[in-house]
Amino acid sequence: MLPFINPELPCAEIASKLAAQDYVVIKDFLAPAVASHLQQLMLQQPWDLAFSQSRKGQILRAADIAKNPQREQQASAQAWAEQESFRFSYHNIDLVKACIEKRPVAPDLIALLEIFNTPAYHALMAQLTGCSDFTRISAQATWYRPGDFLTLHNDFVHEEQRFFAYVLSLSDRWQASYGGLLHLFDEQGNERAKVVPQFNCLTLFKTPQQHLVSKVIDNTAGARLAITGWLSKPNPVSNSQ
Ligand SMILES: O=C(O)CCC(=O)C(=O)O
Ligand SMILES: [Fe+2]
Repeated sequence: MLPFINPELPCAEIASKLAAQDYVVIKDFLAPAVASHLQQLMLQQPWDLAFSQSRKGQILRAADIAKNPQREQQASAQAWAEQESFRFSYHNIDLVKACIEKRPVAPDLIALLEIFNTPAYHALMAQLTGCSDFTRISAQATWYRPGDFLTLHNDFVHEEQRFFAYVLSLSDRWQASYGGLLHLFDEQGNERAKVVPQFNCLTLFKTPQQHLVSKVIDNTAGARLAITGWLSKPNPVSNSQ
């Protein structure tokens, strides 16, 4: 049915863990060959830099980074140095935009977005989350390189209702001391989990929920790669002025 997914996922156990703790970490999510293939593709793509400036999201496109590599370092360092509480800097490929705008991204990465939006994959996610209210699953590829980070936020946006977030890690040989950990917090602000990136692990968590990605240190062996997105439903456009 879904040949790219590990056929032996303990779905009932995953669903009950997620219901009980609002997050779950699923090991060996994809068929191993698929995970390795995606990782290799990701390592070969040109990457944009997504960063914040006065709370606003900005994108430095890969082509502009190639022309002026210093700008990348500057943008990332400035985002970190700002006074704002919500700040971020990470490398990404927005697969939704890449698909709509026909950007030259590896076709198998775009195919992933399509696969995530098949009825069979939606049914698997509904089984794991106990939620069938979502109508689409978004996807972006991310690479947190040295200096990259994402401060505390809860994934709430006005445009859509996000029921669950997912992070499919494709990081190899990652160690906790490198940073790049996903920290999840409960309603009282207590840390409920610290997820160390692990190859082919899918973290699913309920949203809104406070979380952050700690800053990646300078010398890492391996790349903090992931495919991330949300199980969501667009909100009706408001007509109010
Ligand atoms: O990559 C992660 O671990 C989480 C990313 C995240 O929270 C986000 O993109 O909103
Ligand atoms: Fe998030």
